Amino acid sequence: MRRKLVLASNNAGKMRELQALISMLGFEIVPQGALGIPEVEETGASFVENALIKAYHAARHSGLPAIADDSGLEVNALGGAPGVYSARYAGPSASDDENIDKLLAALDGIEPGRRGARFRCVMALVRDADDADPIIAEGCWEGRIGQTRRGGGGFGYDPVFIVPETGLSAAELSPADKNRLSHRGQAASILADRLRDLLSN
Ligand SMILES: O=c1nc[nH]c2c1ncn2[C@H]1C[C@H](O)[C@@H](COP(=O)(O)OP(=O)(O)OP(=O)(O)O)O1
Ligand SMILES: [Mg+2]
Repeated sequence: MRRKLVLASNNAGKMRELQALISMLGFEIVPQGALGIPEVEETGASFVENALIKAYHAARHSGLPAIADDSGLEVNALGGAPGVYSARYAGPSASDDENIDKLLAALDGIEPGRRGARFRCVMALVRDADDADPIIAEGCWEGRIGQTRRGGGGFGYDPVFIVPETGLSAAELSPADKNRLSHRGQAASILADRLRDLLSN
């Protein structure tokens, strides 16, 4: 029987990507919602803090190892906002659409050359609720914010995040291409390497 790993997220788009990315870890992946684990408040001031809060919360409630992802968008012209507040940019229960509307309004009139941005992702894996040595891995994806929405894939800010190498929005990439390039894909591959090292030593 494969060992279980709780996925400490309630974001369906993120979980779809993570399922594909961490399938190679060899765990049976259980979304925290399937165990009735309640959402925790993300009170941290950084991606690392919030990733750890979510992972420890899920491990405490399940008695199983847990993995969490805290991520967000940093926009140069906005001094790095919305950052850790990306999910709540347009309000406490804002939809992706409302967040994008607010972002496009905030950047109204700003020329293409000054619309640089990056997605950041921090993934944390804890073996149990008392794990004093969690595995933490980060990824960063540079791009820029487009003037309008493009594409129907992905989630969150993907329709307005333009990927430099392709000129496409992240929502126009295939799921495999996005995972190959993205902040989340980078973090997952670093985390997988760390885990392999630990298990072989
Ligand atoms: O690849 C991405 N493509 C588009 N948008 C993205 C991406 N990665 C993060 N984002 C945005 C979505 C959300 O506005 C925020 C994450 O917030 P974050 O708290 O980490 O996730 P969440 O609250 O949606 O789900 P949960 O905490 O249950 O995992 O950054
Ligand atoms: Mg969240």
